[in-house]
Amino acid sequence: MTREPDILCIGSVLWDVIGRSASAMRQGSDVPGRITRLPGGVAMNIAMTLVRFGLTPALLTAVGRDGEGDELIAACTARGMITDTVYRSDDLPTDVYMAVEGANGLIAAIADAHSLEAAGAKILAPLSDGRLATPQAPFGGLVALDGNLTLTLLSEIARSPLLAQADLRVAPASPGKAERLTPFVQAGRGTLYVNLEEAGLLCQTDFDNSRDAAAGLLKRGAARVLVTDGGSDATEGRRDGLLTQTPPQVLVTRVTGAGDTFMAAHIAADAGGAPPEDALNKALLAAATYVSGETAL
Ligand SMILES: Nc1ncnc2c1ncn2[C@@H]1O[C@H](COP(=O)(O)OP(=O)(O)OP(=O)(O)O)[C@@H](O)[C@H]1O
Ligand SMILES: O=c1[nH]cc([C@@H]2O[C@H](CO)[C@@H](O)[C@H]2O)c(=O)[nH]1
Repeated sequence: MTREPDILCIGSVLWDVIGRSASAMRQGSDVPGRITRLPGGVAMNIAMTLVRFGLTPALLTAVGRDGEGDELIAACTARGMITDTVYRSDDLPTDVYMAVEGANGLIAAIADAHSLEAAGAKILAPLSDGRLATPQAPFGGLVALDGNLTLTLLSEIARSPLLAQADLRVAPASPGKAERLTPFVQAGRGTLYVNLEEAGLLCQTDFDNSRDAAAGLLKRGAARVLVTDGGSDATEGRRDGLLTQTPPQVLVTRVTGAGDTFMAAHIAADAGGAPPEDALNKALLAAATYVSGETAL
C-alpha cells in the first residue's frame, strides 16, 4: 500500500452510461439526445463525494482486466483514490449501469453488477492478506459499504470478524436492493443511511416521517440509522435517542446524488469528532447546497 486510506469504499464501481433527452419520454420513445459515460456505482459515487470532503478512500470492488476496466481504474486514480485494493478479474467484464432520462425525469435504468456479484468475497481479500489488515489485526477504521453486493456476502460482512472492529456505514444501492441491508438491521451492526422509502422497505411498512422511520428501524434491531426525506426533516436514531433536524429551504436544481452528499458529509463531520447535532447539521447543509446546484459534483 503506497498511501494509508482514511476510509474503505466497498461495493459497486462501474461505468454509468446515461442517455438524456430534452423531450418528455415514455415506453417505446425513440428521440434525439446525448449519451455520456462517466464513473458510477454507489461505492464510487460515495468515494467521489468523500474526496470532495478531504478524505482518501480505498476501493474494494471488482473491475475487469478489459479496456473499460483500465480506463475506470485510471479515472479513480486521477481522482485521488487508492485502487491497489481493487480485485481485477481476467474473465469478468467491467460492470455497467445504463439509464435513460427524459424531460420528465428518469424513464428506466438497468444496473448490470453481475461481475461484482460473481466476484463475491474475493473483493474482501485486502482485509485478510495484509494489504489493509490481517485476521490477527483486523481493520478498525471507517468503511462505507453499498448494497450492490449479494445478500449472502452482505450477511457474511455483517457477522465477519474481519470487519467486527470497523466503523461500518451502509447505504442501499437502490430502493430495489434496500432489503439486502436486512442483515445489518438484524445483527445490530453499523450505521445505515437510508431515505424514507428505503426505511419503509426494510421495515415492510410505510412511514410518514423520518423520526417514525428511525424509531421503526431501531425497534427492529438497527444500532444506528440516519433517515433522510428530501426537503423534509431528517433524523438520526441511536439506541440512546432520536435527533431530528429540518433541512435548509433551497431552490432545487438537481436531486440525484443528494443522498451520497448527505452521507459523505455526515461521515466526514462525525469522523472529525463533531457532536451529533453538528454532524447532522453539516450533512443537511452540504446536501442542500448540493441540490441547489452550488457545488460541483
Ligand atoms: N428539496 C430539498 N430541499 C432541501 N434539501 C434537500 C432537498 N432534497 C434533498 N435534500 C437534501 O438531501 C438529503 C438527502 O435527500 P433524499 O432523502 O432525497 O436522499 P436520496 O433519496 O437518498 O437521494 P438520491 O436522489 O441521491 O437517491 C436530504 O436530507 C436533504 O439534506
Ligand atoms: O442497482 C444499482 N442502481 C444504481 C446504482 C448507481 O447509482 C447511481 C444512480 O442512482 C448510478 O451511479 C449507478 O451506477 C448502482 O450502483 N446499483
